[in-house]
Amino acid sequence: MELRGAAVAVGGRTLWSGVDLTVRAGEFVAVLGPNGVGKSTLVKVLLGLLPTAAGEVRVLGRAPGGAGARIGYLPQRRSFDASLRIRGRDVVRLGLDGDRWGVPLPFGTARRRDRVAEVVDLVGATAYADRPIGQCSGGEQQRLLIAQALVRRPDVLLLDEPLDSLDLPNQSAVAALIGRICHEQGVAVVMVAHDVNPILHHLDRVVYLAEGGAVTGTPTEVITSETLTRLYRTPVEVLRTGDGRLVVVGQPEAPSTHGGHHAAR
Ligand SMILES: Nc1ncnc2c1ncn2[C@@H]1O[C@H](COP(=O)(O)OP(=O)(O)OP(=O)(O)O)[C@@H](O)[C@H]1O
Repeated sequence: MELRGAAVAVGGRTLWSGVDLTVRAGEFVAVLGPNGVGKSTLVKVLLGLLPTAAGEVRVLGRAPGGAGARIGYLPQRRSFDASLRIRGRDVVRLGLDGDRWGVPLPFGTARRRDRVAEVVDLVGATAYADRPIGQCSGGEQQRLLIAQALVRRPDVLLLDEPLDSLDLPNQSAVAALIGRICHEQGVAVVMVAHDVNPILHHLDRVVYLAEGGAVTGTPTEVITSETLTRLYRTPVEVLRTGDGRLVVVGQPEAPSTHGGHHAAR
């Protein structure tokens, strides 16, 4: 994926501009920034769902939207009703059936079943994949949804806050899973996150978005008091706790949003 001088506007308002970012095969990049700054919007641009207002964007060598099944996408948290009877395994199979992207793969029934079993195993969900998804825990549901996004062996994986609403052990387990898929299988991963800590040790680079600007680099280059103060034009302090977690203090909220997160906890 490649963005060069990219800018995006929604409802006549420029959310961010001047974004330069390259994500190669096997690289894991996080999109960070305050609520409402346009992190999900960046994923929508990569999917080809929103046009850029300036600059150039290429995904797998084409204009966004042209790469179909080679892109796996996990939208922002969906929850399943506890009474939903569809099995986890069938939710994964939906990723093969062409309801999401492009046309169905010419897979026979046995090959489809094998591929679903393989990817369910990859995410460690075999033990509960035959349970109704509504009866799976949040972490189990999230693993099954990641399996759904992976079932067509995508080259690019776009994940919108996949750790949201998971408890801490599940956050680190799912983060490690995504890191492994990225680095071992050579998938290019872009993940929107409002907390960098669970993924910090798996990341190659981060892009920090701000109103009108962005900074890209390794976490140690970007998540510093100096860089974030310059980006947000207001004093921002980055503290490192004894166990290596980063706390960002003073990061402003994006305009037109209220409440939410002041810190990358
Ligand atoms: N189609 C649209 N028309 C007008 N405004 C929009 C549209 N889509 C998104 N926005 C606005 O653009 C801003 C960025 O939205 P986006 O969802 O990308 O933010 P985000 O950084 O992912 O936020 P969060 O961390 O809260 O998920 C928000 O203020 C949102 O209300």
